[in-house]
Amino acid sequence: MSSPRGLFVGGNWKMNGTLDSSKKLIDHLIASKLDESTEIVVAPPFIHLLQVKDYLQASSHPNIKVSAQNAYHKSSGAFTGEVSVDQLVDAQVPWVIIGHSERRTLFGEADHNVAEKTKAALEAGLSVILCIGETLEQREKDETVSVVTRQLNAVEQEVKDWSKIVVAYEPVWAIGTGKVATSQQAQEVHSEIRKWAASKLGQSVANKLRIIYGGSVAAKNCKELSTQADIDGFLVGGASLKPEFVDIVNARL
Ligand SMILES: O=C(CO)COP(=O)(O)O
Repeated sequence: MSSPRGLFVGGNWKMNGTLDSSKKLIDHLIASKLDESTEIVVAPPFIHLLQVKDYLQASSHPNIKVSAQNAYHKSSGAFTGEVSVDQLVDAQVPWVIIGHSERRTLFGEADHNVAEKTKAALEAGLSVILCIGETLEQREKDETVSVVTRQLNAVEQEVKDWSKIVVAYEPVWAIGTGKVATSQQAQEVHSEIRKWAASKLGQSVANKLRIIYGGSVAAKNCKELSTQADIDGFLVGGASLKPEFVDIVNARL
């Protein structure tokens, strides 16, 4: 039984591409037949974000929105190299990814940073793709549920309204490794996340909360993952840079 919520598919382009290749990716996407019930969000690097947004707007493709891959929680000031949540709103970028494991591991973002960024993004009016997930070591020590619960609790302390949050469960060991979680492994954790949401935020919020999976999602594994009751879509890295992204958008067709 697949999830009753509509499919949400995000493409996290990470630090890849050129102005030209970004345009080509969008060209391919808008020329393809896409499941109209899938909500699609693409997250180009900051340097390409506005070009991609303008290009999508010119194509008047209503189902594809843009996202930033990160943002800073202060509105303005002496924060060299950062882009604020308010600047994203000003530039009409509707989504932001927060707490990606690469930000957590490579750039030292702790749970409290992720929480304050999520709070600021929502207060500014953005929608948030909130990333959580355990490392291989944590999974082997059977700590998966306690790690994701800790990550969610940190945000819940700051944020009470979760209606504009999509939770992306991305096990770190599955990111960029080709080692996808089995649909059963992913479903187990997604179901725990929904139980967490029911207990902290209430059953009706939990029923509506979109919980998407990320980590080596590809055309060949997305269909089975998308049949699971608590998997509402995907956050795609590598495959979002390839034509197969279209197959992932169409996973439920
Ligand atoms: O990190 C990811 C998406 O945010 C997943 O990356 P891959 O799909 O390349 O494993």
